[in-house]
Amino acid sequence: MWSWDFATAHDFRRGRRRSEFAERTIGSCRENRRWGRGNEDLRRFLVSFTDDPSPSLPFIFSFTHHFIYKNPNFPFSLLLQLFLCFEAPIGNGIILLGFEGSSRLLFRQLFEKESATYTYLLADLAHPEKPAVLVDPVDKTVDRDLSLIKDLGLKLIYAMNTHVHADHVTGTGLIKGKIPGVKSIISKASNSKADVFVEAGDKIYFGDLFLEVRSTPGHTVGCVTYVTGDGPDQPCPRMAFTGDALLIRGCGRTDFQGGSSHQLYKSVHSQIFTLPKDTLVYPAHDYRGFTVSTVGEEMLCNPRLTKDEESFKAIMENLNLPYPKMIDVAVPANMVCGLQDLIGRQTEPV
Ligand SMILES: N[C@@H](CCC(=O)N[C@@H](CSS)C(=O)NCC(=O)O)C(=O)O
Repeated sequence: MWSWDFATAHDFRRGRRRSEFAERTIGSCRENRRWGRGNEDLRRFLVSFTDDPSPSLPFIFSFTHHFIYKNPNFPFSLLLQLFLCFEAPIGNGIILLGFEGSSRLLFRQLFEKESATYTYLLADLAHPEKPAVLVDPVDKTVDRDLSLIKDLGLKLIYAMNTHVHADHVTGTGLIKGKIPGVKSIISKASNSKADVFVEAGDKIYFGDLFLEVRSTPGHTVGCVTYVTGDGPDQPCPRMAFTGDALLIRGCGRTDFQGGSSHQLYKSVHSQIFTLPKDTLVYPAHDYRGFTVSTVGEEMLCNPRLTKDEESFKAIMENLNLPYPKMIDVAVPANMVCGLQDLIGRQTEPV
């Protein structure tokens, strides 16, 4: 027995949130049908698709629109339910193509509370070796991170930094000492020590997934943002690891390490705000308990970066933040990627 939705194309065009339609419609479907994992992916797809149509599926969107305009009183949800019920095998087959990358990606957001730093673990689960990368590991939480990697049966291949941090020592050096073979990555522009130097446009592969490098200086000269790949087998929506360039409702300070508010403004607007609006924003820090945002959300709500450049510069000049407590220890250590050669020799392999 189906439960019908009273939403019509007319309501739909009058501005009701399209994701609401998808959520409620599929909610009613879920009550009436067995709802497997594939359909959960389908639900996620429809919610994001109806809010921000995916360019990979224009035919579904144009078909729906065409049908609605031809039949303005036909309940939209009925149309969607019909599509789901009678075309499910075909629909799933087509739609889930776009989700292959999401189901193969293992993703964990990890937190180090003293410096309020996020470390990110990403791995390609579909690859036989389950290769993994850590973005912005912290020395104090290396053992936790490596034991998680071991528990999950992953093979860590890269320990990478978004920039030379000033508030904590990177875990990269310790990791290299504990797992020989792991390579450290940082931007060439950072002028610091690492095994691999990256610059704008480079792709860092782990299995068949990759992170694209975007140059986002301004907080420091060598800041980069790592963005999950753009392609049919890559995670959807995309994910941007913004380091300290873009924080949730904030941004990195620009008063040391070659910082420049002019550069930061340009970096965020040209390299991050040009990503699809549903791109998930994962910063290197949060001081208020936020975990994730989206490009669209920050473009609307970021109290600094929604301003014009002159107002932004004025805000940045008047932050009056005390220097990070560990700056004198952290910057020299991070310039050699966390004393990788010295510390590495003193630690036990995991
Ligand atoms: N109190 C902390 C440092 C806080 C701080 O300055 N954070 C930096 C990023 S780490 S260098 C920053 O850019 N903050 C921007 C902001 O608006 O808060 C410490 O002593 O470590």
